[in-house]
Amino acid sequence: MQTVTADHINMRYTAGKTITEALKDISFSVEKGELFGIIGPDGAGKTTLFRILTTLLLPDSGNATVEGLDIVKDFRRIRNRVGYMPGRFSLYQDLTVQENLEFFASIFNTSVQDSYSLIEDIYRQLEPYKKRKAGKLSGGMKQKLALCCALIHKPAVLFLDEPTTGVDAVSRKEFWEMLHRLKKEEITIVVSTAYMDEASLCDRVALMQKGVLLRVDTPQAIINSFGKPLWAVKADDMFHLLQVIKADARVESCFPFGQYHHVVLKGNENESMLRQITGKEPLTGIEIRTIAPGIEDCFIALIKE
Ligand SMILES: Nc1ncnc2c1ncn2[C@@H]1O[C@H](COP(=O)(O)OP(=O)(O)OP(=O)(O)O)[C@@H](O)[C@H]1O
Repeated sequence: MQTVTADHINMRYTAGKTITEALKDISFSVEKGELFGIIGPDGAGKTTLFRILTTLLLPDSGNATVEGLDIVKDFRRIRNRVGYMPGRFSLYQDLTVQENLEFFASIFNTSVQDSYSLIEDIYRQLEPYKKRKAGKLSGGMKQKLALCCALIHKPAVLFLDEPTTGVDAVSRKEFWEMLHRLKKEEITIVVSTAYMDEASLCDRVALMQKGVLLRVDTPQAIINSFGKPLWAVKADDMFHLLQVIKADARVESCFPFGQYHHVVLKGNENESMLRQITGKEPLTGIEIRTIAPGIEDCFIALIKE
């Protein structure tokens, strides 16, 4: 069963003479119980899409449904069935952990006790700080509290807009573990992120860039469709290496990735060609090896397409 559907959604913002097409003809669907990732860099349109799906913003054109309900006609019913954790910190900084939870519970005419079984795992980590003001919590703890607040009315669908942005690596890992536990409770989760490495933690992902949906599929299917050899290349002078590779007409793409540059060549060019290209200049410490592509490599390839 499809829990979220977006059908040819368009949205543009006008600010003075500047028009930004935030969403261009976006269509996709999310199955019940799926952990669905919307992956894209800043400005991709993720927040705009979330605001439309949670009925906070009307699209210029197109339709969308959540739990079979129309985002325009049935907006009130949708609001009771979804939990939304916006990108920017949404809690009341001057209220304590406990007060924030009680406040959000009261909005939905429920109580913390009513949803305790759902939030128990997360709440136990927050409990030692329950009298602390939300504004004085660490980034990871703030995210956990915001997640608890978004879950307080036992929503069927959870929309999480960049929940792990700015959160340390350990808290990020813990956050994803929490999402996998919630998935077992049959909550459909739509989560956005700019971290490409988080794609593999989702059942399916939608890759987005500048308002365009590039691809929707499982992370593995996206990786499997890469279809070209990929090389990791290194030299003592990485900036010079980047310039040399990028300047060559036989190179399809080259971008810095950690301690290496990832390189794709045009047509059927092979490694000896890459050695020729990097040997054109007096570069030292050259290392070239074939590697398996990741989601980021696929993302770059899709943008090039
Ligand atoms: N109220 C607004 N007025 C004008 N332009 C806007 C407005 N809100 C968003 N935009 C523009 O629309 C585009 C999509 O923004 P959106 O916030 O949806 O993207 P995002 O993927 O969530 O990125 P970010 O993480 O930077 O918020 C961006 O170019 C942004 O500058």
